[in-house]
Amino acid sequence: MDASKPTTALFDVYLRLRPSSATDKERFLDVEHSQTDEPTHITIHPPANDHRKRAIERFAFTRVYEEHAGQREIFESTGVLPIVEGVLGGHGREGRDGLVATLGVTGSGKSHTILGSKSQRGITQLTLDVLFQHTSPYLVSAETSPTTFQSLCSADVSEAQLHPASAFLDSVYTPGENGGFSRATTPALVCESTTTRHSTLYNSPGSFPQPGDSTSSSAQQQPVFDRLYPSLAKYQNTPSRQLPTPSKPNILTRSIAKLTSHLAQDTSFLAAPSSKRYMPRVSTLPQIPPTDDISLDIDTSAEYAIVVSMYEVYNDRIYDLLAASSTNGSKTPQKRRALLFKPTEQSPDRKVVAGLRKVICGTLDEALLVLETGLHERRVAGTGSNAASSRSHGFFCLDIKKRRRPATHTAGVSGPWSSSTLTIVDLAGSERARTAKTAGATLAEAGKINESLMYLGQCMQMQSDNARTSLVHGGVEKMVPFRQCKLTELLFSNSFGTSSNQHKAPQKAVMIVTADPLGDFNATSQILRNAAMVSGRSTPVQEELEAALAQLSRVQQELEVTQVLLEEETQRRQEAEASWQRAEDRAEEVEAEIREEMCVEMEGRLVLEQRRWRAARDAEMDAQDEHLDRKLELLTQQMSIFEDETAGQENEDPAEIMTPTKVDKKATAVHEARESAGAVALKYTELEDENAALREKLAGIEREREQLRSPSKKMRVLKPSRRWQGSGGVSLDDV
Ligand SMILES: Nc1ncnc2c1ncn2[C@@H]1O[C@H](COP(=O)(O)OP(=O)(O)OP(=O)(O)O)[C@@H](O)[C@H]1O
Repeated sequence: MDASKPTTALFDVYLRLRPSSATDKERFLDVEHSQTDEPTHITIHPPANDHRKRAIERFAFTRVYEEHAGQREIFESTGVLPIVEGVLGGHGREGRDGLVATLGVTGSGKSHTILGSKSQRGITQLTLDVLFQHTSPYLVSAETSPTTFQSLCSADVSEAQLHPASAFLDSVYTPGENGGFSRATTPALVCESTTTRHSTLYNSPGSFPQPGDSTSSSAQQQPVFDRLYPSLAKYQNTPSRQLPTPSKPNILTRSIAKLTSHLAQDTSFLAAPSSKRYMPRVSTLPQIPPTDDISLDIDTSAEYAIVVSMYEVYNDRIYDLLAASSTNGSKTPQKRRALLFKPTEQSPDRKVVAGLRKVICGTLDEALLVLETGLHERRVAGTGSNAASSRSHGFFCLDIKKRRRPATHTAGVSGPWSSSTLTIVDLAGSERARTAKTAGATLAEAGKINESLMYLGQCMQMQSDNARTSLVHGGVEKMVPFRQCKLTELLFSNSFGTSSNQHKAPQKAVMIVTADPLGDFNATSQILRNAAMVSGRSTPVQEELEAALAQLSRVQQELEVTQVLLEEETQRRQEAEASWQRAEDRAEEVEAEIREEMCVEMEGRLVLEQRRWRAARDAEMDAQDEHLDRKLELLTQQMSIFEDETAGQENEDPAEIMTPTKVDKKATAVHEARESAGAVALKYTELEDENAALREKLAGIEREREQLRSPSKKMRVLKPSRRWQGSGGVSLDDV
């Protein structure tokens, strides 16, 4: 298999159902239970009054957690721990990037899962706890070792500004005359600078104020962090070291704010941070569930540094949540500077959020304080769906820097730093304006949130399709359109291994989809549809769908073949029609030629017949004439004989002459001659009449022939001629 191509889904997708507060609504989601295994399938039923008549849908997930599932169960069994181990890297191996994210409709429990609540820790805090528990013996100290700090700075490829946690917290919470980088004053604090030992660290542009600056140089002041937490080991959970209770309710964190019901409706202070900032007390942060019994496999031959950074994607722009620029001492909040997600000089084949402020944390408490500080900056607002709804996609990043430890503390050289990042993402929830009852800027934010989640859904679908295509058919993968918005760019840009960064290909990510089974059916079903597909798991419904799709594709192929055959047939038919047309034309031509030839032949025969007829007529007339001539000659001879005899008698004996026998004979001969001459004359007259009739007929035939001169006319005339023949006229044959 080609390693440069992802062949399976990028995510393992888990579904977590939240206990619903709504009692008046109908439950639309059912979990399918199995006797042996954990539940993995759910079905959703459209509401009874669904006018769209949608079908019941069935979805599969890596695992489904029902309402009673606790934070620890989610943390332990969703695959977060293997991801953390992967980020740390095994013995002698570099770590690989990991991603844990939540996805769901607004108010479905994403932030609860990732960031916890007032009483319970979320995945982020639990991860930090486990991480520090296991790595603390192997952590380097950036506080005490400028060389280590410098090496960490130069190993970072993201053009980031690195700061030790104490310096960062001091700068954020130490009161400043003109504000500087301090966003809030911490009451009654006296400090002495301990940061002088890192003076060189503060000279870089955009770095925190140097000790001695007006913001932190008061002789009466002690850095807040040092005052509150005199030693890293002691500042944790010391009730006697609690800060004075601030005049405002201590609602400094977003997660705490969300569970503070009496302030739930008034969340405006979260969106526009107050100029006063109080450092949150670690002891007030939730401690449960514990993680002491969780073990992690780590490389004990290495030394580590844990670097925390946080940013949010708000209105499709990236903002640093640890950049202390909200107020800068003035009352009006400063405009925040958006950061770029791009390849850098030191990271040409991999995009990073450039210019982030990163904090090197040596302990869990430092990390928790940094987390709380960042969450304070994150945009939240009260909506109709959630009293403290995230208005941005929050990214909490843990860079695990790792290098080979020197053989002894005193001798040996440390190896170069390698770095891998665990990114924990709390996505903003999709929301419908009608349900969320948002307006103005909050509505516009919702538009951007929904848009980015729509693009995320598209990318997830495409990626899932690709995974299935390459797995099932080995087909060509489609390009996942992850450049459509910042969110998808951040989530997917580095997910696809290239030949140059193959060894650093990210681990399979964990996506926890949260849903309220009594919530908004439309929004939830859409999220489930996107997420279930990305899991790459196949449900029977999906199998049926795939079978149907395969069938469809077969039918389509057959259709294509049929279309090709049809086209060929059509072409053949057209050719045949053209050839038929040509044949018809040719037949017409041949017919015309034959008609012409026939006509010529007919004319010839007609002429011949005419000649024969004339010859016959002439012969008959000659014969008649001859016959008549002979008769006339005979008559003339008889007449002359008669006259000769009469003249002889006049000269002979009258008695002799006047014998009766002789007289009778002569009279009979004369009578016969006269009768014969009358018959010949009658016959002559009849022949004359017949001759005249024949001449008339001949004249008629000649007229007709004249009319038959043109072939086309001839044929038109020929057909009627048959009628003419039938009606008793003269036919050609007659002629
Ligand atoms: N599994 C759960 N158990 C107890 N409470 C929960 C659970 N899930 C959510 N809640 C509560 O429901 C409320 C809303 O949850 P949350 O803020 O986590 O929603 P969300 O999905 O992050 O919403 P948004 O997208 O608007 O930020 C909170 O008060 C939270 O504590």
